[in-house]
Amino acid sequence: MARSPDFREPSLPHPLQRVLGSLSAYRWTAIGALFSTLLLTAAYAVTPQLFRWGIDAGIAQRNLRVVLYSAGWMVGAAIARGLFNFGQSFWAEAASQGVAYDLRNKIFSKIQNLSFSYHDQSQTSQLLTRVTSDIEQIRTFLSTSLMQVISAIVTLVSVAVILLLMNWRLALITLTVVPMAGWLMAQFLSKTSSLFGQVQQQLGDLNAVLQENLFGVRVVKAFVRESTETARYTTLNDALVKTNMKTIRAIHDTFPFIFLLSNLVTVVVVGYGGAAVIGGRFSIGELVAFNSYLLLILQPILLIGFAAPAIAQAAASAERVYEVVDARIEIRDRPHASLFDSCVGRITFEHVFFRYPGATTEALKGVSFETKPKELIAILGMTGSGKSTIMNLLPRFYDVTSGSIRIDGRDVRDFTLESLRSHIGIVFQETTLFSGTLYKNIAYAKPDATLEEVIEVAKTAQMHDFITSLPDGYETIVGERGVGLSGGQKQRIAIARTLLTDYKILILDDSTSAVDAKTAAQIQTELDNLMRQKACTTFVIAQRISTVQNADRILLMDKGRLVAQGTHEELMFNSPLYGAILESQVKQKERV
Ligand SMILES: Nc1ncnc2c1ncn2[C@@H]1O[C@H](COP(=O)(O)OP(=O)(O)OP(=O)(O)O)[C@@H](O)[C@H]1O
Repeated sequence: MARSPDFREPSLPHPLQRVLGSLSAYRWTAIGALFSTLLLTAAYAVTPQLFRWGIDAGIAQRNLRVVLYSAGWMVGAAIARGLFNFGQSFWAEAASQGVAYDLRNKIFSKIQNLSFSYHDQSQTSQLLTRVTSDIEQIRTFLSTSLMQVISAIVTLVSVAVILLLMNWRLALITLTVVPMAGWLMAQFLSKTSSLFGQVQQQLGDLNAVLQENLFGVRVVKAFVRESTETARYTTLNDALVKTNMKTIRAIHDTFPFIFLLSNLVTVVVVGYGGAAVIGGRFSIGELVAFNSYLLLILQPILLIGFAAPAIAQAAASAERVYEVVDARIEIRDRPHASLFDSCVGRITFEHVFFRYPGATTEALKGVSFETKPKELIAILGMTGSGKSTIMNLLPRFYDVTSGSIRIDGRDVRDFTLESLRSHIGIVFQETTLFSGTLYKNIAYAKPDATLEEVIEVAKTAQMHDFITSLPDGYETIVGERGVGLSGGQKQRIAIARTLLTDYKILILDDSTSAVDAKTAAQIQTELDNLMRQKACTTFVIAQRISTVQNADRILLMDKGRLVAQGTHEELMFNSPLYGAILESQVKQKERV
């Protein structure tokens, strides 16, 4: 994912620290989990002492009562362990689910608010991986690894103290295993930590190919590229498995040594401790308890070992999640921004220059024009000449690089984004529909619209007859991205959707390009009246001469510059480029 539009304040704490901080919203649940962990550790630590008591004061003294008591207490300790184990995992899971829920919402609303420039430079699949897999890694860290580490540290410290109190010499020998195992773990982590970030990145890349193929399945089949695409996916899948195998290899390079250490220490305890028992300096019960503690002390080291990769993975994931959460929203309300609630129709572009983020050349070069109230402006030009770019700047999808855009004398950057965008009705060049009914798709920006209102705009968009011919009418479900509708039908739904909004300025970006000429002309006639009544200014980016001829004024774009403007007749007379474009279209029409 490109990183240029986003940045993280250097003063921000480490991402994992921030994840821990977000637990504060679930502090009582987290405290419940912590408390259960401490009690669980205590229940584990007390068991060897019960053994010692049962052997020394019970078996060795042939006192059956003590043996039975110690056995009874051991059962009690086992039940307590079960209960505290349940409490620990239940509460830890609940807190982690809460944090994941908050993070998912946070990242989703951030994605909604990020500027177009961020989305231009980021890969959708990487964003998807961050919202799903990365947040899941963080959740697993909180519910499992964090608890493992806390319980391991508490166990390690408490058992070390108990061992030192029982027999400090033997304890010191036993505890040498801790720094040695710790060193092995540190080696393991330094080898693998970068691999975990790599795994998540590769997962994102793999998702990218999957997503492209799902979206472009028709293109893939039409060009018979199935095997190439499969090979592309397999190559990335291989790379992911290779990186995963590297981490697994590192685990196998480390853990056998830790087990070897533990076995060596057991030998020492049995040898040295056995001699101490024979010498009368140590009881058998103490030796058995000591050996049990030895297992208890190795367990936390292994737990930390198992948790460490997950923690490294969660740290990498947290970094990736907070990268999006902290990404700068480039286009936002200025302080004291005012509401855009009325429009006379004087839109001014003054010496506007614009360069897309990351682009090497300017898409607009010193564009200046001013509209009059109620004007219908057509924007014409060769492909890539900057027509859509002009219209991207008015609702502030991007801000001008220099120059200014004003509506009735006020800079668009002085309006709140919400009021500005909700009063600019746009029909985009590419139509996006959502899975759901046709009614819901048309009423997307006005969910409380009545059926009559929806029907009215559908009629204007020449879609009503088609919709009523369907068995379920307006309740017909359209598939993902409008599957089941033709390109022209989708465009007409998009027009209807925009007409239902509370627009004051209307922008139609090549919005009837996929509609047949006859229907487009019908839409045009319907729209003409509407545009002049309801909108204070209308912009139509169009290729068809009919649309251009209807316009009050035509802006002619060429390579980012506004090269001519005027009515159809004026431009025919004045502009060789306009003449050339018209001529090519007439020829094209004749050929058709
Ligand atoms: N998101 C973007 N990032 C970088 N460059 C872009 C981006 N969008 C457009 N451009 C570039 O800006 C220039 C103007 O593009 P624009 O989409 O405004 O052209 P257009 O006149 O609307 O073209 P068309 O008729 O093909 O839709 C083109 O050179 C294009 O490559």
